[in-house]
Amino acid sequence: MAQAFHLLSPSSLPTATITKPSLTSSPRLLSVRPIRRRLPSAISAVIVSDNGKTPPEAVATIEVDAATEAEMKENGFRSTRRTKLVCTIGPATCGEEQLEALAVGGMNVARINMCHGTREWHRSVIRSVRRLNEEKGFAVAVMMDTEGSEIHMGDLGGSAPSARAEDGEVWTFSVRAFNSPLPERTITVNYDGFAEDVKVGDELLVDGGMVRFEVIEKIGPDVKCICTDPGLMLPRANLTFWREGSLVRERNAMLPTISSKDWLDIDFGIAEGVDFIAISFVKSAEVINHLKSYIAARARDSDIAVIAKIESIDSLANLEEIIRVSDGAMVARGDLGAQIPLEQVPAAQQKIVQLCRQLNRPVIVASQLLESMIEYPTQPELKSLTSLKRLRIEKWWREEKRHEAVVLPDIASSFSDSISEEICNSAAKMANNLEVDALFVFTKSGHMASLLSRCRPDCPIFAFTNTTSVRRRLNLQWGLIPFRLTFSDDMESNLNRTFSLLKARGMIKSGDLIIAVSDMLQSIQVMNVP
Ligand SMILES: Nc1ncnc2c1ncn2[C@@H]1O[C@H](COP(=O)(O)OP(=O)(O)O)[C@@H](O)[C@H]1O
Ligand SMILES: C=C(OP(=O)(O)O)C(=O)O
Ligand SMILES: [K+]
Ligand SMILES: [Mg+2]
Repeated sequence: MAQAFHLLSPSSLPTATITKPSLTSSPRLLSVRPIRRRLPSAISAVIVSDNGKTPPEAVATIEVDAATEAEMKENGFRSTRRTKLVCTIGPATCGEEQLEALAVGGMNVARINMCHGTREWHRSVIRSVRRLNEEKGFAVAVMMDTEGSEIHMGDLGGSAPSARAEDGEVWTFSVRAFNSPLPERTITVNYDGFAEDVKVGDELLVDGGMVRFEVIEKIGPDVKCICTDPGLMLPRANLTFWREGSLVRERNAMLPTISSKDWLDIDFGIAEGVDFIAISFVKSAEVINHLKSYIAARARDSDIAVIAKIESIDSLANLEEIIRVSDGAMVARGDLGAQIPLEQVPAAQQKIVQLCRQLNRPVIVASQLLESMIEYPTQPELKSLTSLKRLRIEKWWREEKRHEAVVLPDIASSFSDSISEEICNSAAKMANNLEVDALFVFTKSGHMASLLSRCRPDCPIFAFTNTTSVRRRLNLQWGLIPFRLTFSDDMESNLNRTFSLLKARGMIKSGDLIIAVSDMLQSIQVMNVP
């Protein structure tokens, strides 16, 4: 049974997408932004420690993700994918070979979902991804996604990957702890208050309505339900209950966003040096602020980005303030579609994506991307990745010159930030008008790179940064091709060195027209590669 990946896409304009694992043993897909292609012979990467200190031999080199490099050479960089791809790793994709196949196929970020599996299993996935990066020259970032404390089913017992409920069958939803395998037609529920909160007559929705039940009887910790709409139930599927057509929000609405188990997982993520932590069922900006100060106090040397998952009614109510304090957002359509009517999800997605773009935050569209792949017979993950990689919408979007249609508000909070913002807006506009081959940005923090990405220019953005951690974080942003390179404050020499390194790698050629900006000089330069 496949798990999913998650992928993000740029056009109507997420930054990335996620694929989800399917029912067989592979992962799901979420999608993020652009795409990568075939791996050339493995490029020996210079290893830079995570604290950003560069070993002396790295000074003369430039590092770029091996799959991105291959794609640029194959397609030319104008056609390189802009939307990044986030893949959720599961049992079918955690092996070294499968992870490598995903990296070659374009995975920009590997996501682990703490809803499933053990910490040991997740640790081994993180380490395999890091090893792959070091040994094979990829730059795949790692995202840890918390479980959160909403109501969900337990595992299905034994090795059963899924269970099918048929019309008219009676199933027991229980808060008791059973030994595996479970009694027939029994589902465990993670939230102790469940049996007290539901009422006879309530409608119980699995995974936002993939399967529906009606509550017919309560016997202590057991809730008997009759199936009214048959379908497949996945382990740990989300459960909501509805009364007279409205979502019931009982005491479960008071559960903390970050549970005590989530805090342990967060400690684990910090210790393993993940690049992103995605927080499930965010309700307010406060919880994001709290987590960010927690991370700052415990992970001084690293800079873990916090992604707010928008998947509840509360998060929609506080959307703008949540996005303002987060480093990015995810439209988690699986759970969101269980909390608001399905037909409202596209409009919510559009609003979240636009707000993120305006506020300059990367945004991921997750779940229900290629749902049929869940039951696809062989290698659903790679087939999903291949389909998502094509992202025809990007080509259409460029042909239609959609980039010209969007008005971006000023977001800078200081005069110096305003200068950076104006430079990036102008450089992106010039790049479109002059039809340049690429934008170059030299950026230590990644901020100028993100401001260019926000403009969604017509050409790719080569983002040069001097630390591996910033480079990995830029992986989530639309249109950015992150390079790690040691550079100085002298733009003239940075450019000359970059040109010769990229020419030697066959990634640019004499005569290519580029626009370069940097946060050191606050200038815009237009030039042909010598
Ligand atoms: N670490 C894991 N171990 C086992 N199964 C997993 C794991 N991660 C994901 N899966 C499987 O992939 C499916 C999709 O993953 P995901 O979209 O992240 O989660 P969910 O369906 O819980 O929202 C899950 O329902 C589960 O069956
Ligand atoms: C991405 C989602 O979250 P999770 O997979 O953790 O349920 C979702 O609900 O769509
Ligand atoms: K999760
Ligand atoms: Mg969810």
